[in-house]
Amino acid sequence: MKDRTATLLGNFMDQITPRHTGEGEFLQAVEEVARDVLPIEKASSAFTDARALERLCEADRIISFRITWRDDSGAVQINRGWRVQHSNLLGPYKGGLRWAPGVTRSVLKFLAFEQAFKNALTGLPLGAAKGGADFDPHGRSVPEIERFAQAFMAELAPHIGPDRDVPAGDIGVGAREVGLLSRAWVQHAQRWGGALTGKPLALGGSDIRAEATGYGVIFFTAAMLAEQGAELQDKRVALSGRGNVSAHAARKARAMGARVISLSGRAGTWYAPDGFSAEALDWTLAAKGEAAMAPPKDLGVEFREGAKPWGLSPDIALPCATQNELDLEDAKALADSGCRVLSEGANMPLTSDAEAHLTRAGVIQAPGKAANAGGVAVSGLEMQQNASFARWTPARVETQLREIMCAIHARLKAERASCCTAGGGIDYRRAANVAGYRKLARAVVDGGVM
Ligand SMILES: NC(=O)C1=CN([C@@H]2O[C@H](COP(=O)(O)OP(=O)(O)OC[C@H]3O[C@@H](n4cnc5c(N)ncnc54)[C@H](OP(=O)(O)O)[C@@H]3O)[C@@H](O)[C@H]2O)C=CC1
Ligand SMILES: O=C(O)CCC(=O)C(=O)O
Repeated sequence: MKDRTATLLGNFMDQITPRHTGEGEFLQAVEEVARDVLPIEKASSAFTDARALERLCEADRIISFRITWRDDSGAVQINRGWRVQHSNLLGPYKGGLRWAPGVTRSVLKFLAFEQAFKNALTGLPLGAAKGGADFDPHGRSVPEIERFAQAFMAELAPHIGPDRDVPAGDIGVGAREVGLLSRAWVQHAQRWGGALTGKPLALGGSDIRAEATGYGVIFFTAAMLAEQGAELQDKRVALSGRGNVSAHAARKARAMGARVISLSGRAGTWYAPDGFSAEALDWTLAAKGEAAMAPPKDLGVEFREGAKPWGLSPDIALPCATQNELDLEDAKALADSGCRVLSEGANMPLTSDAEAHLTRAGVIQAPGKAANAGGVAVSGLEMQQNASFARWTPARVETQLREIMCAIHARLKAERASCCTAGGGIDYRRAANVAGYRKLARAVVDGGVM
């Protein structure tokens, strides 16, 4: 059976790879899904006949554009931007925008592909997209960010809209940037509309959207622990990243009684051996530049330059920074130190060999498709609020977020019969791929050939 799956996968990847030459991140994401879902496709004549997986591997369209703007010195700057409109089978194209120097077509293609499965798992009517630019906002002034946002939206605006394609934020694009982009779209379209989510509250955003991805990661992790008869209380939790997802995951983990022992950034890791206090967390999240590397002694935090957090013997690991941040060496360190639960706040944070090692070592892993779906889920709730000109209370949105994360856990648990680990637990990674695929493939078949 294993040999047959390996042959199916080999043949499938031989067919797919030449169409995406040099797009390593995209092929990595496709291979991880294909490995789990090809046997399901082959067992269904409807899915096989429709060539469902192959169709799900090809974006509906990719829009690419040049962004030209002036920096504060008056010099002309040129960047490249993209919007990968992956699939609108389940609803309008939906997914974030990333501004970072490493953004390429391949990165955005992998993120849009993952988004299709994630959005399917939320149970909301959301299609999938991702976009961004190779623009580094670090060190840029507010007027520069504003000019860049307006130039970016001048190109993107004709392709988006509330029932067409609804972008949001991602790395380098927070509520402030979404606010600028949103106003630029309104000016272009000459109507209000809610064409982006993650907006500042004053511009029609939803309460709890900023917190949603991080909170959702913790709600999902708590559901995984409950499945094992355990809870978050007193667990040592290592997080990577120091941005939106990490900040709110750290705060919610603390509120639920866990000890958060690390945050990180490109410069290194902030380690709190006894757990961050509320004050230490606020300081670490707010500190900037050189000052951030020298925490005040009484905070109980040390800064480790150039280090990653995975060797700190956590009970639970939450990679919340970026793709492929956790490699084989990190995986060995985590497994050897006794960590048995990992939940992905970032999209595809594990290299393929790190994932294989952790699976062999019996570490239960929640993939980003499931664990970090809280952000896009609350974006879906923001779309509902905008469409009905309503504003829901924070308590209502948080309750719905919690229910959606528990429903995703239940959907994966329902796949347990065919998606279980060597130890008999739920194989969350496989279950997310299989459950997402079933929903998308059904839609491919029902929509006919077009
Ligand atoms: N925002 C959202 O709603 C959602 C985000 N995600 C995913 O979560 C992850 C984090 O996003 P978000 O918190 O919004 O982004 P932010 O820009 O707010 O924060 C990103 C964090 O990751 C770190 N980071 C970025 N690139 C690298 C790198 N190459 N190596 C090491 N660290 C890096 C940054 O370090 P530094 O502090 O040094 O800049 C920063 O701390 C991404 O994978 C994103 O796709 C998933 C679902 C929804
Ligand atoms: O809220 C959204 O639309 C997108 C969130 C996102 O980019 C993600 O889930 O990776």
